[in-house]
Amino acid sequence: MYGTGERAVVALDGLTADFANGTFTAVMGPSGSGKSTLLHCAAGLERPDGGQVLIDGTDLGPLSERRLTVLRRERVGFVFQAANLIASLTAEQNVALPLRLSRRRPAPADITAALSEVGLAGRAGHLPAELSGGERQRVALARALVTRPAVVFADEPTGALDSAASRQVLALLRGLVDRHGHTVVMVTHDPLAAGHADRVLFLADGALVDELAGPLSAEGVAGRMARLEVAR
Ligand SMILES: Nc1ncnc2c1ncn2[C@@H]1O[C@H](COP(=O)(O)OP(=O)(O)OP(=O)(O)O)[C@@H](O)[C@H]1O
Repeated sequence: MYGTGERAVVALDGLTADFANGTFTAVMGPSGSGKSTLLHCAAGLERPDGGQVLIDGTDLGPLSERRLTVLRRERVGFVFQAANLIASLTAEQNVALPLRLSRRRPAPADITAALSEVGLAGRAGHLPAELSGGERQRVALARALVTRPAVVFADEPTGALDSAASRQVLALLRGLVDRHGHTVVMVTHDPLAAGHADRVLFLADGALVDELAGPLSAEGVAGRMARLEVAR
């Protein structure tokens, strides 16, 4: 619930979802349906005023702010629509940041491994301005992966990319799940993006109203979305 009194908004209502290890889930729904709120609650960025969130078996509810911050830093990866890289740092320095924040000494091999996973080992010394938009988003993904998180949350990760760069990022996310056993939860408006997932959750008015499980296609996702729109 956001706000109080007449301005109170119930952003999520009686929603239960689990995201199994090694799976790729897309979350779709109309604007205002609660997608970002679900992502923020599941990632420990916001505390729901009811219900329970578990990451890797840890209940986030009882954690102090400090312990929640540490868990988020070490067990959760984030990718947003904008890559949000630090302009004065090279790709590898940007990727090393989460480890520095955890006061861990970044091992060069870990940074190289994260950049290799996104196909950018050859761009380690480049500044963000020297990279394409798609490459910058892939550096952001490497930065999300470098701590070996239990789950990566992506909020419209291809929203600012052209179709070729989008396809590359989506293929990469798919590969991370298939080849490296990562767990990905992605909010998207794009049926093409959702078509890369194993499962799509459809939200409306803060509730889970439908679910589609693989094998998925962009057409299948778009068709289900259209039917849900008509049903409303
Ligand atoms: N900080 C906030 N304060 C008050 N209300 C909020 C806040 N954030 C979200 N809401 C409300 O909660 C509901 C769910 O918002 P949310 O951002 O989760 O939706 P969404 O599905 O991600 O939307 P979009 O696709 O437009 O990003 C909306 O009605 C929104 O107006």
